[in-house]
Amino acid sequence: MSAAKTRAQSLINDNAVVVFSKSYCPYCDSSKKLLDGLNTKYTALELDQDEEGAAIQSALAEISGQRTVPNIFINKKHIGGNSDLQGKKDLKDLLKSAGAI
Ligand SMILES: N[C@@H](CCC(=O)N[C@@H](CS)C(=O)NCC(=O)O)C(=O)O
Repeated sequence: MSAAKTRAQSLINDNAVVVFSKSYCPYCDSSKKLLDGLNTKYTALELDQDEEGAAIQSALAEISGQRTVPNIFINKKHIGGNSDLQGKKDLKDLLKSAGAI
């Protein structure tokens, strides 16, 4: 496994909620706003500000089949992007069972 893939997988495994993000991405802002509004504890990695960001983005495509950001994981499960997060009817329950709220 590449170092970037190991790092991405560790973030997913070790955090209840992970948002792989880019600092200038409006969809990422929307997702983080939604999570902030629910007082969620989450980890965000801004791929455009990380020296391994491009490699991590490629690793995420391998792990999840998704290349775009935000790329969101809750309880190690791939949720998808912003539209998927916004559309989750059971989001609060999911966050509660992950211990993130
Ligand atoms: N439908 C997606 C849209 C996400 C999207 O288009 N993100 C852009 C950044 S704002 C992206 O990933 N572009 C390709 C890239 O940055 O490599 C969602 O809801 O998350």
